[in-house]
Amino acid sequence: MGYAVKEIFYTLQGEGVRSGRPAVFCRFSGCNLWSGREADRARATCRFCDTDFVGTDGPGGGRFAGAAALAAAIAAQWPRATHPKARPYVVCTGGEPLLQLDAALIEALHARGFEVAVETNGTLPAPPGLDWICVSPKADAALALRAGDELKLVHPQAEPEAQPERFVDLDFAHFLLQPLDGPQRAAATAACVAYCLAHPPWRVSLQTHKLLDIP
Ligand SMILES: C[S@@+](CC[C@H](N)C(=O)[O-])C[C@H]1O[C@@H](n2cnc3c(N)ncnc32)[C@H](O)[C@@H]1O
Ligand SMILES: Nc1nc2[nH]cc(C(=O)O)c2c(=O)[nH]1
Ligand code: SF4
Ligand SMILES: [Mg+2]
Repeated sequence: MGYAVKEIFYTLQGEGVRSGRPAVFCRFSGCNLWSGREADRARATCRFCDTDFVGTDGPGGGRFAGAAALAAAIAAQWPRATHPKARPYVVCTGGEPLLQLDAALIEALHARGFEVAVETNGTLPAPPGLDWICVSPKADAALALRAGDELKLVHPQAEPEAQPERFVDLDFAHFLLQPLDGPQRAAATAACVAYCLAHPPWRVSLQTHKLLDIP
């Protein structure tokens, strides 16, 4: 099957418990919770997205005919000479990566030595073989993925279905609140700090790539 990819870039994971780790990011085109057009934002399920995932015109983006071709493009971004302790790492994101990411691509990436992570809104089932699953629930969207490695909730969200209490009993190893970026970011950050201090399974996830001014 083919893949539509907005961009592929090498940077540091900015978010979550693995923040700071070098990773190739593969940003798939398209999302099931927003069209990506500003005109549709106000009536989308997910209305605060900070990302352009429309089309295939970003750096390293394009249409890839199959898993081998996309895995080769991802591997080409990993630095050549690294230490054996530095396992190649790819973060599949989007848009919503689980609209496209499949077992064939995960196998092709594993064959090239990659550890494979996903950043997903959790509304779609995941293919087998993923090494790290980060679920970031949105508004009242129903969750298909109720287990994984980290649950990273953008906070605060207006909907009662998107409060931290709804998720803390799910089967994740880590629970994080990430301040909602936008005009109210300072207030959102204060709300995340206060909530985590009062509810210790939760910890704060900052979008450190924005602080570092890297992609
Ligand atoms: C652009 S999304 C792509 C992956 C997937 N569709 C998802 O929502 O998890 C990547 C990450 O950015 C987070 N995010 C998006 N917009 C944000 C914002 N305005 N403030 C903070 N985090 C945001 C998402 O919650 C998600 O964890
Ligand atoms: N550096 C960096 N880290 C990230 N972690 C999750 C991201 C995403 O957009 O999925 C992201 C991103 O866009 N950049
Ligand atoms: S689900 Fe993810 S990619 Fe889709 S609009 Fe929301 S934050 Fe953006
Ligand atoms: Mg991002």
